[in-house]
Amino acid sequence: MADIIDGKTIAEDVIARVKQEAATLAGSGVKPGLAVVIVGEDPASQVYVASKSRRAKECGFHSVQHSLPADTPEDALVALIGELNADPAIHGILVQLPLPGHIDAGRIIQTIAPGKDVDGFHFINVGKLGTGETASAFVPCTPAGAMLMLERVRGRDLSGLNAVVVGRSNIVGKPMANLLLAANATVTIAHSRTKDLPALARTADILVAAVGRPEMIRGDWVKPGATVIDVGINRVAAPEKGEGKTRLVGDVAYAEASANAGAITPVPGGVGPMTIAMLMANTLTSAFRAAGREPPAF
Ligand SMILES: Nc1nc(=O)c2c([nH]1)NC[C@@H]1CN(c3ccc(C(=O)N[C@@H](CCC(=O)O)C(=O)O)cc3)C=[N+]21
Repeated sequence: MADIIDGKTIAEDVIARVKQEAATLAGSGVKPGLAVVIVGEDPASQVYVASKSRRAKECGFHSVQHSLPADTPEDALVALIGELNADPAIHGILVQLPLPGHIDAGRIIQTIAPGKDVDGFHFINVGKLGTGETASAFVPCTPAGAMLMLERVRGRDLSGLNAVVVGRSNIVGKPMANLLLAANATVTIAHSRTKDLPALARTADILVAAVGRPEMIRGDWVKPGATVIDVGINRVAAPEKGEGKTRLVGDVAYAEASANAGAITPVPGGVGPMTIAMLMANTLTSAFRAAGREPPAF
């Protein structure tokens, strides 16, 4: 049976470090500030945003949340971001995605000052990650968290290991592939058009699932001893728990996969909590830079 890579515990370690480092920054007269912006009333988004704000307060940050109605005009959101960009008390800005359909999410992301883009989605940060300029970039929180989990099992140098990333999104698949490459892994990005995905997956020493399809990756796709990182968080019906009940599952069929894997991340309690922890780490990093101090490494 596979070892379980416990995201909750690792996330608590990261949060404890952030809290401690934030306290040392107070000596420089800087308190990390995080602004979270949510447009509309999607219940899942509200839960995530609430836990981001709660964690920020727990870290001793200045935490502000802007909840805007679903019909907010795009220009009003652009104006709010402009104010946050100019506010010296704010070091990190996160605009919760997805945005309502009438708003151009691409334009919104490019409006955030790259130095406050703690999601790492701005072209400047994407380009820095792609060219290895990570000392001054923000790395997207989910892949950054996944790399810390991987490090617990495989260390920081992935030389000689085959990594297969299933999913090519800008927020997970592509940055994850870049981070794996920077750690010397041999990286393949697979997606819905990939031929014989199960066979390709079986070549992976490190298998990252980021497709958003519940339990798509089966046990027999997993090479014996592989490390499996499940980024998917899918809410599915759970009639066994009662009518109308739901549960969370990943993109990996967990029970099957853990029979083959050497180590695996669970859902819930895996990459999800790490994502929030890395958001705190990125905000701390931004505040250190604003104070002209070298940020701690995570
Ligand atoms: N600009 C932006 N940045 C994001 O980072 C971002 C976003 N938009 N939009 C939505 C996704 C999703 N996301 C999650 C974070 C934590 C959990 C998490 O902590 N999940 C818990 C379970 C939570 C539950 O019970 O629903 C777990 O996996 O254990 C999940 C999902 C961040 N996202």
